[in-house]
Amino acid sequence: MKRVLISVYDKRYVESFASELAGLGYEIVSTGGTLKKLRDAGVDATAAEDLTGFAEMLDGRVKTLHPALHGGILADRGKDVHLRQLADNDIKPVDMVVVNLYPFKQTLDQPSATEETIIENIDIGGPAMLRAAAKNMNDVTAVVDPDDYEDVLDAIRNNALDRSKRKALAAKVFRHTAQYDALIAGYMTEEAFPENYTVTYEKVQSLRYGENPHQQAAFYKKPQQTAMSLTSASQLHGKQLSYNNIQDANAALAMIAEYDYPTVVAVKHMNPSGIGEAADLNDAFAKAYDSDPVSIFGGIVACNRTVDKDVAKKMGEIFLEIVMAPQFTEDAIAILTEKKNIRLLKVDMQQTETGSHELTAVHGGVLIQSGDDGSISDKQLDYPTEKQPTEAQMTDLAFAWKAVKHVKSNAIVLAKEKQTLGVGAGQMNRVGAAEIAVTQAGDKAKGSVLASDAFFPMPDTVEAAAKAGVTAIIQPGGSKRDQDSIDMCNQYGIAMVFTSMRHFKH
Ligand SMILES: NC(=O)c1ncn([C@@H]2O[C@H](COP(=O)(O)O)[C@@H](O)[C@H]2O)c1NC=O
Repeated sequence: MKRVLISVYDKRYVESFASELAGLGYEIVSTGGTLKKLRDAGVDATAAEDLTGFAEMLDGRVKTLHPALHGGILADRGKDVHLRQLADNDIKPVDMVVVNLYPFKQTLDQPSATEETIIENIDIGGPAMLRAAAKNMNDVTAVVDPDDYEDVLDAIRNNALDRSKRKALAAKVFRHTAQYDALIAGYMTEEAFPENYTVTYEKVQSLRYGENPHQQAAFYKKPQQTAMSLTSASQLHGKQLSYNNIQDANAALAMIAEYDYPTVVAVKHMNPSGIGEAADLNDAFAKAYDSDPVSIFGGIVACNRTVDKDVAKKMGEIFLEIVMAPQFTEDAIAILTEKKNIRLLKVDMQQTETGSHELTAVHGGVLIQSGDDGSISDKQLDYPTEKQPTEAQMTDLAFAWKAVKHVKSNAIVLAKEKQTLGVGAGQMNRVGAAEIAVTQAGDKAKGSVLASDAFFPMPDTVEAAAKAGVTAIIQPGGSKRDQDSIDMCNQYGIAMVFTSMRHFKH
């Protein structure tokens, strides 16, 4: 008779699984709570402690850690000496281990959980049994996921519980215990960048392809995610998000998080094509649209207020890939869902993520940095020019500064009255980015302000801006040749503000 050891925290379906196994000729061995559940359901099972000769001790910290069980799991059936040692010690082989673990992650997620409770929810005996069974996958089946019970039963019934099936189940065990340990390590680790950087993600969905159709891709989430994110957004309408959609939508969320007043951000290829802030969302959308009526076509739009009928009507006039908002009114949904190809995402924007790490794959490794959470305070600002910015200019400079932070470097943004007018993104020289922004703004550049993500190595950007009619500039400062730019500002009567903070985004 085969033997299965069942010890589960998540007791979903365990009675029916055990009962089916018993019917298929398995002798069941089980622990405390699991055993009770099985016996209450009328499933015959042997207590693990009857085999070990030890009652559970230390509040359950030790219940299955015993050679009578681990010997049965780990013995290599191909080795006579192992089988002899089992026989000498009156130990019966265990053929299947069904274990799932104390809920460490769920405990961490509880805001009220004490350190003591969290530590008690680190399972020791469970991973030991699972890892033992998975290591011995030549002969032993390891089942960690209740969703696999049916599949395992089918395999037994069809004589298909073979090595490849056991190997797949074993790999699942090691992925599971690795994630379990990664979460524990994350909880205990104080350093930002320890000697081993252990990350773990859970699959949200497979994607049809990556950035290009010949690339494979999938979307994963952090096991613990409470802040604003696409992984917790609800899709109200439209096709599955693509890889590029997710990248762009993620960039749009980062941008919209900068703004407190009603704002609309339109994104193309992870850069803002237009950002508008106004007293209501309707006007904010009009501004974002007018910023660049060409590029918004097929773009991704994020709003930080409820999308109502009026805004939806305007949005419905053009083709948008995605609209994101904290809420949509019923009539807005009715209008927008008339469009088959639009995707509507409801995103909780209450809490934004801080203190996160950004990971960028490089050949043979990964670069890790803290996210660009930096924002400027009035105290760190410096006003080096003869002309000082007016209050209205300061408002627009602050608006443009938030925008330029999210533009690919070298980045220049022109703005006026809380509307971007020109965005120069991803240029290999700064004056080139400025020329693009100025050209895009056209006549509207007159009286606008300019934001630059990094300092001016030369005064040429100031000169280009001045000739276009820019009246105020915000930039980090810190170049050896700052004075040249200051002189150029003074020559044209431009007010310049130094932030002492750079926002490179490569
Ligand atoms: N310490 C041990 O020897 C031990 N053996 C099994 N467990 C865990 O105890 C749980 C099941 O306990 P029960 O059957 O009493 O509800 C499972 O999550 C299992 O992983 C153990 N607990 C924790 O470390």
